[in-house]
Amino acid sequence: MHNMAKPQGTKSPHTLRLAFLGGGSFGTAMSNLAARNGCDSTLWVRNKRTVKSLQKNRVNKKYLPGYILDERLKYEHDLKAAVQDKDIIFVAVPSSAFRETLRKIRPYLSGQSVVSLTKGMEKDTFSLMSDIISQELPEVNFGVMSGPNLAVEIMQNMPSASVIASDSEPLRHAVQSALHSAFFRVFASDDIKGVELGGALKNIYAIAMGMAASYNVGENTKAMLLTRGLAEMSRFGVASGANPLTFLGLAGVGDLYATCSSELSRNYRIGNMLGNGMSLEAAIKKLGQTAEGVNTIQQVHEKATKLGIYMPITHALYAVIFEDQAALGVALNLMESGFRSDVEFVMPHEYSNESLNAQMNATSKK
Ligand SMILES: NC(=O)C1=CN([C@@H]2O[C@H](COP(=O)(O)OP(=O)(O)OC[C@H]3O[C@@H](n4cnc5c(N)ncnc54)[C@H](OP(=O)(O)O)[C@@H]3O)[C@@H](O)[C@H]2O)C=CC1
Ligand SMILES: O=C(CO)COP(=O)(O)O
Repeated sequence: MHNMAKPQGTKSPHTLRLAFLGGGSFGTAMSNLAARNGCDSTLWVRNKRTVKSLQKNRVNKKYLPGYILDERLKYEHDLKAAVQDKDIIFVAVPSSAFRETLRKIRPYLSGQSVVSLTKGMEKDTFSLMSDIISQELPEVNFGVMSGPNLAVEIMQNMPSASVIASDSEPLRHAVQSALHSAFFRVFASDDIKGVELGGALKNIYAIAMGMAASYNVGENTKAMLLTRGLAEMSRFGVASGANPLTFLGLAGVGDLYATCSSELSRNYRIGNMLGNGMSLEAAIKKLGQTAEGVNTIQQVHEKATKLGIYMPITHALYAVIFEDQAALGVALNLMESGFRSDVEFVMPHEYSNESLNAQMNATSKK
């Protein structure tokens, strides 16, 4: 393995050699985007029969039925063949499979860069995907990509945008060259933690919003949930070393908005099914696809409790989903909780509580 200053080779963007690991909806959509852009794009799928079916039909029948894939996209079942001699390896497997996938590709690395497309946290360790890359592939040049990117809309050529975050300017540029098109803009960032946390944390609030929708809440309530969710995200981000301003970008409020407003989001759908009375097990089974938010709620609830980070919506969701508390009672408690500042980076909430308490005491003494 080499510590690369820039992605392997000095070829023009259109001959970049890319591997996409994970045959779900996102790996498929992104590898298709790259193939359509003229890159040498290979999708690695663990199931041999799926590879045969993709080669024959050019359709991912399980995860993206009805969408014909670009004829230049290649499919591979052999991991070594998929990743060797590539410039960039994009990893789009669920967070639960991320570490094992990196371990499997490690013997075949000889200078490739790695970009995570995964939006989650590892169970029990609270590792983000960038942490796992640093631990498992310490010498590899890496980045993370995240943004409002519902896979189905990308397949439908709906104009979309995303963010590549990396410390390596050449890698950021290579990813922009590979994926940027008239339908898909790729913006750059060097706040890896912020971009990654944006993609992971918004899944919590997508579940909350799906649940709220099952109670037919109004637009005021949705707006409150979304913006107070954003406040939690940036608070947690700052405690984790991210730049809070990143949450104002595509990977923060952008992705939060997309996933909180669309039934295309699997996390939103899980929340909606739970709100309609289905058990968590039944909802996950019915979905049949990845919903990272279920694990993320547990991870963030635990971490925020341990570190004393104020995350009332996350704790409330945890209580409803994992402690069987009644959703309406929990929501009422949330509404009745104490005075807070709106944007605590503008007015720290300790100050707002203090001054409000002083005002109230003064009023009650009159
Ligand atoms: N879909 C979307 O719109 C977006 C998804 N993402 C993120 O991308 C990641 C992947 O999600 P998505 O593609 O949607 O997931 P899907 O549920 O659509 O598919 C999951 C894929 O991962 C494969 N897989 C599961 N476990 C393993 C493993 N141990 N080794 C190898 N492959 C495995 C599955 O294979 P099999 O079918 O054989 O089980 C399947 O191909 C998630 O973190 C998600 O948050 C990010 C942006 C958008
Ligand atoms: O991250 C996504 C869109 O940006 C996809 O969200 P879901 O995983 O909830 O489908």
